Amino acid sequence: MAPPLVLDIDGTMTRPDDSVDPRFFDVLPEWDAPVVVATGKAFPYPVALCHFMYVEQNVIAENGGLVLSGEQVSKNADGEAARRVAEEYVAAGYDLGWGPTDMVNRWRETEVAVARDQPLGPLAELAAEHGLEVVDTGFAYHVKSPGIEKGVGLESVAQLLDRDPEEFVAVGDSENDVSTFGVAGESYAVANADEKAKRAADVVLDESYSEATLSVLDELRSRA
Ligand SMILES: O=C(O)COP(=O)(O)O
Ligand SMILES: [Mg+2]
Repeated sequence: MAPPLVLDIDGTMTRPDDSVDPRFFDVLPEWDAPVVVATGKAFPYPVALCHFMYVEQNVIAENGGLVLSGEQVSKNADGEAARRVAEEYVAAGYDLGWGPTDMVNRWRETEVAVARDQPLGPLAELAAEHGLEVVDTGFAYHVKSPGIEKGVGLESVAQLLDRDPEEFVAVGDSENDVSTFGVAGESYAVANADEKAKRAADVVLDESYSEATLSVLDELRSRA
């Protein structure tokens, strides 16, 4: 039996140009165990990804702010404080950095994301004033509650799937995957991962991006 998987999206299922590697559309529907997609992206993105891959919708979105498994959705933060941080950041003359049609935050319920070309210092200061933290995924700054993490989300998805979190094999690329690596039984950081993810992973891969993740899946399959 293949082990259940928990896969990050950006930097892990994607190629260097940010596109999802189409090979997952063949590999994951055939996977012989649950697949959980765990991302910092807003809820509709991973739900749509599962939908179009035609795999069961086991989703951790917004870094654990929203969790979906089977018919059950849990919302683990209200996003109020994060939205206040965003308002104060903008009132201080800064910008969230996504242009007039902000699709990054449009459906975001429990946190706020800011583009990485915007100043981090004042954002981190405002977040701290509201008891929040800023996580840098390499794709965006996420203003979130410290207790909300992908790893906590994995514990609840595992429970709903009647699995032990330790059974999961995790692949990720950034500091928002550190908590997942702490909960899963086996963890891999792709070569393009940041230092925090590399330190937290059981194995740091030589390959990068989706190429690395697909190699892990090949190896797991040959083990099964
Ligand atoms: O939304 C982001 O900033 C990163 O998304 P990821 O967690 O799928 O890598
Ligand atoms: Mg990532």
